[in-house]
Amino acid sequence: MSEMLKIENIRKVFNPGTINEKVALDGVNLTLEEGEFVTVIGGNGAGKSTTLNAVAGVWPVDSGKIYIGGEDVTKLSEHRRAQYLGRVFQDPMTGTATTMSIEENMAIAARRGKSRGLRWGITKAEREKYRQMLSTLHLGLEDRLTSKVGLLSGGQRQAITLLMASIQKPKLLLLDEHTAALDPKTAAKVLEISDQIISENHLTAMMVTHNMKDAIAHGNRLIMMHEGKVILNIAGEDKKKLTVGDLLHQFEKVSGEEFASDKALLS
Ligand SMILES: Nc1ncnc2c1ncn2[C@@H]1O[C@H](COP(=O)(O)OP(=O)(O)OP(=O)(O)O)[C@@H](O)[C@H]1O
Repeated sequence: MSEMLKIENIRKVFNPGTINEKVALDGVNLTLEEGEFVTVIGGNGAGKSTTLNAVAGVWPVDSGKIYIGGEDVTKLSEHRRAQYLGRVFQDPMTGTATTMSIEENMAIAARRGKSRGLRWGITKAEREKYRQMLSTLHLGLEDRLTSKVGLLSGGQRQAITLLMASIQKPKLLLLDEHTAALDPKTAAKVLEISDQIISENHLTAMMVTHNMKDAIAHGNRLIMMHEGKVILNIAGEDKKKLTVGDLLHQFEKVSGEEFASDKALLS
């Protein structure tokens, strides 16, 4: 096994020196071996999305280092890092091009960063590949290759976005509350699809969620963040034994507060 992601003591302060100064990341450390899947939980403003943004290179960190697949990417632009990453966001509208068909969306993802653009058209072999990939979702989308993505439901769009994000086998898949906007049944289905895509492609993945049950049920590692720090990092057998009660207890112990998100408790 080799290290696929190493986050070394990163710090990020927003609006430094102003009244709005915010220490968003206060020395975050995390190492993921190839094939690991970490779920990331924590209260509002804990630094979860900021950690994912730091890895994706949305802006430079103030200090610390980030390695992807052993390469120091700390100074690489977001654009350069994109070749290593797949990302799925909360809003089903962001991941796909609404006015294009399912197969066109998939072709764009498959050709990202390559010289062969869409103007070449989609070959029969490619169409068959997409059909096969879509059939593994069990959503009936394999028969709707030429349907416009804008006609699909949020869950269907997130499922397609997941396929698109993983089609080039990224070194790292970043999921930022990608099921939070879906109804519970659809969210569960999209999570199941996420598990399937991650394990079939042996991807290394990070998933931010507000749902403690989901954080426990998915992945092999779990971290809890609080005030810009990783305050809990649990893997393997220890993670399997975790309960929501344990997590609430841990959170209250380190923070001296009650866990702020009702969603985590109610869902
Ligand atoms: N671009 C930005 N400019 C200024 N402040 C920011 C920016 N991005 C994040 N922050 C602040 O950094 C802190 C951490 O935010 P972050 O989005 O990482 O929290 P989170 O753990 O994902 O929380 P939530 O569960 O509420 O999404 C928050 O106080 C947030 O307001």
